[in-house]
Amino acid sequence: MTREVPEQPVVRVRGLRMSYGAHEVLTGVDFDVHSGEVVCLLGPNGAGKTTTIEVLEGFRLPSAGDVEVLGTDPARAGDAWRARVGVVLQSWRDHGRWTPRRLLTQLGGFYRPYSTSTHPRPYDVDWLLDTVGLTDDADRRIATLSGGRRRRLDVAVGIIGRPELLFLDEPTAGFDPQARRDFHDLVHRLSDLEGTSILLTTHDLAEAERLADRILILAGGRIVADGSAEALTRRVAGTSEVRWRLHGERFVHATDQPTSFVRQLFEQHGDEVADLEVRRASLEDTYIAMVAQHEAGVRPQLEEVAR
Ligand SMILES: Nc1ncnc2c1ncn2[C@@H]1O[C@H](COP(=O)(O)OP(=O)(O)OP(=O)(O)O)[C@@H](O)[C@H]1O
Repeated sequence: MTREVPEQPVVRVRGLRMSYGAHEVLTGVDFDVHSGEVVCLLGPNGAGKTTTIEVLEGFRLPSAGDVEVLGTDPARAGDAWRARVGVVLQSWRDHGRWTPRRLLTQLGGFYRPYSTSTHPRPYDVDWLLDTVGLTDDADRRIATLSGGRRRRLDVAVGIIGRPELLFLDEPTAGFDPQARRDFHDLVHRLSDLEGTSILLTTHDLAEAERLADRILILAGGRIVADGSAEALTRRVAGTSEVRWRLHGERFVHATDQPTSFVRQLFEQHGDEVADLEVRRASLEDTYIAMVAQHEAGVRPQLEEVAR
């Protein structure tokens, strides 16, 4: 029997610490991102999400700890490594007189030397403009684009080189609902069809729930939860709420086993059960509970909330 060799994670972080002067922001961060995963990093304002991402991008030197991204220490990585990593920064402010088509064509040229037969780079500019929904604005000056359209361009700039690993820091801030939905489709497309590994930060918990294979919650300088949205929700908020109506009267019952409870309910009352509703605790309930637990000084057991 052959034993599967576990694949190297695309991101490996151990004991990451970061201080700005006397202010200790990260006090020992540990996590992995595996190939093809979409991982969401959540945490309150000032928790250190951007700091963590900037360390992984090689833009910031950590105070201590071991960090490997695509098998390399980002602080020592060269252009060949950078060509494999996509970064969506806060907002593209330069080149206001250029058009999206010209900018993407120019930036794409940087990646061409790193193209291989198995991984051609960059993406075709017309395909990318269409994919991020900028075809109609392709030849307008960037300075005249609306904020949301500019953000779409930021995303295009981040992925033009067909990255194996993509970092997105609050990518949908300022998006209208349609742009947000289009962006979610794009993330699924990159992950499912292109195999791109993605690490993103967001304050939108519905977005995290929708996109993430795995969620990390950063609070008090550490990762306090690591698991799928479902696993985190089950562990922290525990119960589901079952509501139904019987002979005109309303009932509510909290249970850890909604499926067997509902089965019993039907065994007992059959079709007389009306308006049945099962509500699981949401990721938002979980997130707020976990951050509150942390702030109250209760450290959750990480191994218990893992997938
Ligand atoms: N260059 C810097 N010099 C000093 N302090 C900094 C610097 N950059 C960030 N900080 C501080 O580090 C802490 C973490 O900041 P960071 O931007 O990483 O948090 P965040 O989790 O991304 O926050 P938000 O959700 O508000 O974007 C904050 O208290 C911030 O003020």
